[in-house]
Amino acid sequence: MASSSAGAAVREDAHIEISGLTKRFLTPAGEVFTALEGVSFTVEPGQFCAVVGPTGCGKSTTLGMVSGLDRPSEGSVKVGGREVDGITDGVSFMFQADALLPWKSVLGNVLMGPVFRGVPKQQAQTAARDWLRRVGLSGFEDRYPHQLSGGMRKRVAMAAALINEPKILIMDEPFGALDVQTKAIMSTELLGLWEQIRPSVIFITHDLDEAVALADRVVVMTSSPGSVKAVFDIDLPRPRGSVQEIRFQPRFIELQQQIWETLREEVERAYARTAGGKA
Ligand SMILES: Nc1ncnc2c1ncn2[C@@H]1O[C@H](COP(=O)(O)OP(=O)(O)OP(=O)(O)O)[C@@H](O)[C@H]1O
Repeated sequence: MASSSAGAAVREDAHIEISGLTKRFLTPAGEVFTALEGVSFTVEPGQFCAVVGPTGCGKSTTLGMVSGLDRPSEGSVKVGGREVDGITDGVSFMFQADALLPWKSVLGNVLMGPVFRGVPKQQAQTAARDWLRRVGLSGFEDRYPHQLSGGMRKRVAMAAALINEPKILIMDEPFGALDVQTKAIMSTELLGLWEQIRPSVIFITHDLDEAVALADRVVVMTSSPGSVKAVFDIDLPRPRGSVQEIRFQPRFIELQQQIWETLREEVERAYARTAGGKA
């Protein structure tokens, strides 16, 4: 363990090293399609890393290999210095679609993780109630997912992910389906909770403002086949406070513009390709 500048201690085994990651798929027509080509970047223990890039550049494919759900064609992912060759231990996920079980109550959804890990039911229930309190959902324990708003469902998903105290948190556009205000509120809440647990985070988003506001490091990917175009360290101080307000800081605007200059070309190239123009 090492102490961090903001909140909880970070775990050295949460270091993520992605080197020369290449992924090829076989298309239905039997052709080889290269989705990723030599992707390399690192996420330091307890660091919040955002990945941005045009649609189809291989962001989700990269996450699949960090989690161990998929295998690289070439290259490697190492977590805590060990090569990932199965499902990575200590990883929690949040996706754009709610991964909540509709037939389980809010409490039931949140305590599932600890119960699967063998935590006695009583203890798991206490922890789940505590996490629901932390995400502002005390009093909603007996509701079912369909009885909640989109923002409330995200809070449940966040409690369900963080109750496991993961060393790595993988987030694939977790707030992509929310309205702008709810998204800003959820992002601020996520930062507060992340500071309490300090997992290493890989956060995929199409929203560059969101990436800069949340992250310590922003990785910009090229259009397909995806590779790393540039890596930006975000030197905005922590704790960041309100995600909505940070957007008015001169340094935020400067970083946002700098990264957009790099990203724009790739977005335009990907658009030209899908629109049938020349890349
Ligand atoms: N199992 C698969 N078989 C064939 N091609 C695949 C497979 N999975 C992904 N791809 C292709 O790999 C490319 C990268 O997909 P991926 O979903 O990783 O992109 P992305 O950057 O996450 O996209 P988006 O931003 O639109 O979510 C796409 O062209 C996709 O069609």
